[in-house]
Order: sequence, then C-alpha cells, then structure tokens
Amino acid sequence: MCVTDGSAAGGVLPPEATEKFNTWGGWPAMRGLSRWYEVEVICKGDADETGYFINISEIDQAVREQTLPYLQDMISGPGDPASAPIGEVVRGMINGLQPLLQEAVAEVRLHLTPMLSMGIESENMDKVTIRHEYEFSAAHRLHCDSLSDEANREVFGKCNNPEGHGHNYVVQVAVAMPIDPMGDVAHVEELDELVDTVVIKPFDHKHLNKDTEEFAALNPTVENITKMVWEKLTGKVDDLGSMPGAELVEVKVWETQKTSCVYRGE
Ligand SMILES: Nc1nc2c(c(=O)[nH]1)N=C([C@H](O)[C@H](O)COP(=O)(O)OP(=O)(O)OP(=O)(O)O)CN2
Ligand SMILES: [Zn+2]
Repeated sequence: MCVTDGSAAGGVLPPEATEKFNTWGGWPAMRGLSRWYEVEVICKGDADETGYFINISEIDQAVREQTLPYLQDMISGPGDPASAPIGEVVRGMINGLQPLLQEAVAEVRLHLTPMLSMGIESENMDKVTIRHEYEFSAAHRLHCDSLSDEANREVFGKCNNPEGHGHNYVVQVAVAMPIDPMGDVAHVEELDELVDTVVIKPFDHKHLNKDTEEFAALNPTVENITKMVWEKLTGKVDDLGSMPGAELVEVKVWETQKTSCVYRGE
C-alpha cells in the first residue's frame, strides 16, 4: 500500500470523486513533487471454514483509517520529518492498528525508500528491524571440484561455462535493535559502512571464484553467497557504535530478480 502526501493531505482528491481507479498505482495519482512511503502490514492467523483468517479489505480499511492519517500527521507536524524518532513512529503505527485488527497484526514495516524499511513485530515492540539493500556486480562459475567435469556440466548446465557469467547481486541485511528512550534507532550509515567494508568492496567487480579467497574453494551459489554474507557480518553488527544491542537477524541475496536465498543463521 502506498501513501502520498497528496491523498493523505486531502485537497488533491476532488470532493465529488467517490470511485477509485488504479488502486495498484495509487489513488489519486501523485501530482507535483512526491514523498514516497510504503506501509507493509503482515498478518498472521489460522484460516476458518471460509478459507480466510482475515479479509484483506479489513487490513486496507484499517490502514486507510488509522495508519495513513497518523503518518500524515507525523510528516506534516511541527518537527523536521528527517529527525522523526522513527522507532516511536512505527510503534505508533502498530499500536494504532492493533485495536482494529486485534491479534492478526504480526508486524508493520514502514518502507522509507524502496531499499530501506523499519519494522516492528507485535510480539516484541521494543525492537525495530532495519532492512537495507546493497548491490554488487560480480562474475562467477558454478563448479564443484569434487565432481567430474561431465557431472559439473550436467548439474550446473550453462552456469558451468568455464569463463563464467555475471550478475548484479542485491543483498538485503536485516538488523534488529532496541528502540532508545527517545524513540530513535541506530544510524543506518554505520551499517552501510560495515556492509561496504566486509561485503561489497571485497566482492564488487570481482570474479568470485578467481579473485576472492571466500569462493576459491567454495562454489559461489546464491545459497553459499548468502551464508557467507551472514558469516562476514554476524558478530560485527553488535559492535557498531550507535547500535548497542543490535543483532543480525536475516540476510537475503537476489542473484536475479527471480532467484533469491534467505539465511537466518543456524
Ligand atoms: N539452487 C541454485 N540454483 C541455481 C543457482 C544457485 O545459485 N542456486 N544459480 C544459477 C545460476 O547462477 C544462473 O546464473 C541463474 O540464472 P538462470 O538460470 O538464467 O536463471 P533465471 O531465473 O535468471 O532465468 P531463466 O530464464 O529461468 O533461465 C542457476 N541455478
Ligand atoms: Zn549465475
């Protein structure tokens, strides 16, 4: 679900407009310069005899009635939105939805950009999970030294091409951290610097099999890359200055738009 300043602020939507068009693209369509947010509401429950555990229109309605006006108030309030205590804002979103959706609401994620979100789970409202995406481009060859050349060709097909082939890998790192007494959370820039140092720079524009120690003897499949990213980050995230108590909770790597792998540790 998308919120734009226009629709939430009112005034852009003509008063006589009762019908909605293109709710996928956002209604009413944005005019002028936009701010972009996305609200993701994750619900959990057991389906009853109807096959539903909740009608999605109830979720839509709750978000439209409660979350979007709340978010609009936060954005247009007296403070600078860039200094908003983001932990407190997302906690306010989930608090507002709970009376309407009861125990169905499991998590609310506020996407601040298409690559950065802040999520709070209803079972642990003292923590925010930051998800941030990064990118590196690399070549690789899928090849297993323990298999014969013929078996490698059979298992990996075109991906066993001796000269390799390339991908633009997208890496999403999820870090859970406590919300501080001011309602704020750590600076994402510190996480960015860590990921850049230990993951992106070592892998970007490299041939993973030939140019990196990590994959000299390890087949650089998306599974192994995901686990390697986890191993490189785990234990370092909690050392970041502005992130006491931070914990790596998930790494997701997309090799192509259609192929990804998630690792959450042992
Ligand atoms: N379990 C895994 N299977 C595959 C992996 C992997 O890492 N783990 N990797 C590959 C290749 O790296 C390959 O480059 C992926 O591209 P492709 O086969 O072209 O797959 P796409 O989904 O992008 O496109 P198709 O149109 O379906 O070919 C393969 N398998
Ligand atoms: Zn590949």
